[in-house]
Amino acid sequence: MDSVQVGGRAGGGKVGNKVSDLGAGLTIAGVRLTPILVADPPLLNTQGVHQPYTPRLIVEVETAGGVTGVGETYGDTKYLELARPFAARLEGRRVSDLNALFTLADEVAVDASRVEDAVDVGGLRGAQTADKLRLSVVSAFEVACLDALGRTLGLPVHELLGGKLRDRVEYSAYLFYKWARHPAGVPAEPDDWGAALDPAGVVAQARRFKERYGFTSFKLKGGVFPPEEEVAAIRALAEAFPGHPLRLDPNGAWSVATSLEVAGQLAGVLEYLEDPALGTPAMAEVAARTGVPLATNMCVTTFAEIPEAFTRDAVQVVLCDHHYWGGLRNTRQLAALCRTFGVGVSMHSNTHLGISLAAMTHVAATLPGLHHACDSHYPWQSEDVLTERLAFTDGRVTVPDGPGLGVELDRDRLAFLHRRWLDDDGSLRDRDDTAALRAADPRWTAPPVPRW
Ligand SMILES: O=C([O-])C(=O)C[C@H](O)[C@@H](O)C(=O)[O-]
Ligand SMILES: [Mg+2]
Repeated sequence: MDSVQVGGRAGGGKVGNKVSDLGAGLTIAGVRLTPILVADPPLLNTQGVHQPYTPRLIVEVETAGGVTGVGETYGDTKYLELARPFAARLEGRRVSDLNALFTLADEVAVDASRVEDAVDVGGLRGAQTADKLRLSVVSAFEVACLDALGRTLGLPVHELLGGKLRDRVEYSAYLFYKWARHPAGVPAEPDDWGAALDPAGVVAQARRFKERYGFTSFKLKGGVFPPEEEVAAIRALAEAFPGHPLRLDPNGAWSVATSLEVAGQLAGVLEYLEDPALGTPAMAEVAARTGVPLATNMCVTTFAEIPEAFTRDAVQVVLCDHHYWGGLRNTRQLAALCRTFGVGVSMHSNTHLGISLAAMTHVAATLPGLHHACDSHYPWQSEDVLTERLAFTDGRVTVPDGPGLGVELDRDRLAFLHRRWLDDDGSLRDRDDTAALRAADPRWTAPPVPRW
């Protein structure tokens, strides 16, 4: 496998070497970065449709003690560009030296062209900044270091974070408008979910989620069809699943007036409305005129964005995401700030594999006051890099109690998915949902904001 390797030993070391000095054994002897492409179904959002394959980066950190820890994050080129020089700085440091990860990340230059365009096309996460890019890279290394530390000490990651408060973490079904298959002529893996393009299709998809995984709360990714159609889909869900928490998330596609109109129609039906309008000022305006709680993973995505949003009461629930926020320990700090301001916490997700689901589950297990089911795309991912997939039972994932993250990397799968990345001509290595939709509609461009 010709993935990037920094230092001498990653992938080649023997697990379980005896090291008398525990501290010396924690020293990072090598880092391996493996970009991969994983199958993704044709899920629609306001910008377009998911590509048939999406990039992820798998990070392995190997200690002098011969223990390997794993982490996962976005795999687009702009993240790889930062991950490589960052990895080079890690050799010789300890996996327990977690605070220094942020100082080291600040030393890595971000190319101005990566942040000029202001909006992140793939992650639907608001404005793009150098800090957000760096933190998204740091998060995978922090998780890998915690995994290695936990494996060395024989402790699960949740114990390194102070201990779990629950044995199972609840997730919500992440419903998407969806085509049955990717556009004709585009190589892709088939999926068995079928199409969901109207209220009946959305309800059928929700039923399958419930049957397969036991989810009892549902989030619909909106911003795809005119708001009245999405309101109808939510009403159909409410009728089919009485008493089940429901959320709608158009990723900022609506004006303040449209947001208020929808909030009025769905008051008493929604658990929360997620990012109906783009940016803190617009969210604050909506929040001031509706009793429906507003959630976000777009206007509060860094610590710097908190003061304005919280003092203006623009959001009532923040969707934390350890990838955005720089790892599991920062996620706990975010949750503490939310508690201080009486703001609820939930968890955001976009396409991720089992390493990240394990990390999400460990940190979620440690958060006091987690009263909303977390988001997870995992059920949409038929491919993984683990020897054993994590399972949802009654919509919940059991918190792993094995050392570290409690999951094992499947090296053959990793090599297979990396080969796909190597064989790609570059067109899929950077997620671009707008470009993916153009394969079906050559006239498609990213819609204006607000779209409705
Ligand atoms: O706002 C959200 O929940 C997301 O951005 C989640 C994902 O990015 C989702 O919208 C997607 O992948 O299309
Ligand atoms: Mg969202």
